[in-house]
Amino acid sequence: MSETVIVKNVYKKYKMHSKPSEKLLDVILPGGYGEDFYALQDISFTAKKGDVIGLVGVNGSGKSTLSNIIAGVVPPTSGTVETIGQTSLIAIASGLNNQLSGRDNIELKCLMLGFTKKEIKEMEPEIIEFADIGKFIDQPVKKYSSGMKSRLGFAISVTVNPDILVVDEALSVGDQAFAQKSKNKMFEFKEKGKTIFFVSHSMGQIKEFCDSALWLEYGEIKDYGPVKEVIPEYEKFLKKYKAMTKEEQRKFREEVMRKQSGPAATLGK
Ligand SMILES: Nc1ncnc2c1ncn2[C@@H]1O[C@H](COP(=O)(O)OP(=O)(O)OP(=O)(O)O)[C@@H](O)[C@H]1O
Repeated sequence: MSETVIVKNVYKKYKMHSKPSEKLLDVILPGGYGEDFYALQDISFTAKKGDVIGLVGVNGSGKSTLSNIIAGVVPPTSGTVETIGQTSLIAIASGLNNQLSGRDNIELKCLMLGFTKKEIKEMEPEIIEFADIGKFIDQPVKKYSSGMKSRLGFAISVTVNPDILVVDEALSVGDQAFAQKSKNKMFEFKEKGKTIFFVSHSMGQIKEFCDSALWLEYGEIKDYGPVKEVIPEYEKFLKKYKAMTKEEQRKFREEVMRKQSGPAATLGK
């Protein structure tokens, strides 16, 4: 089947700052300021039409960074991401403009996705019905609860009917009825053969919904393959990881990253 997402040698570098003044120096100095930190290192993989891929990894392993890069919200520092088709990111912080009303946000987000005003007017009722936030649709988003924001974000992202969906923990928010409605929509997309990336800390959700899993370990791909093969290994690791003290977890992270720092440092990125 045809490839829809091709990720090649992707690195994402952030600068570490311990004080606001360092952030300022980073902006004004020509070479920037702060120690380099790699949230992603040399990530390469492909996904095909119909693939439903669970992104797993402990906190800070780079799942959100990779989701945002696949969705085109954040650029990689180096490397390339090719997506074939319309990509839509569903995330808790779904990039809504707080000053604008829900209705204006629908228009803005859809315009940014390349829809015409006429197309947006046609999609609007469906989005509003799915979001189910009543009269709040004409209120500024800053007055919304976090649940309402995610409902609106989710409704926009699914109604535009994307080919590639990146879902970052969105299904765990909101009330029971909305969670079920979102879940049904995701299964409908799966049936339609879309490419879906699904970030979750719930192995139950990953096993229920995904066919393959991509396991990130502090910025690198530890494993990528069928859920049945990757998740049991990840669960074994998680059991050990969760039994560690905070200090042991910190040391474990440092040890993994120390082994990784060689290639990134020599690449000079
Ligand atoms: N804008 C940023 N500036 C600096 N560091 C960042 C930035 N965004 C993410 N990071 C760092 O990159 C690493 C990966 O973060 P990311 O949020 O992608 O991980 P994650 O696997 O999604 O974690 P979680 O499960 O906790 O959401 C973390 O160490 C994080 O602190």
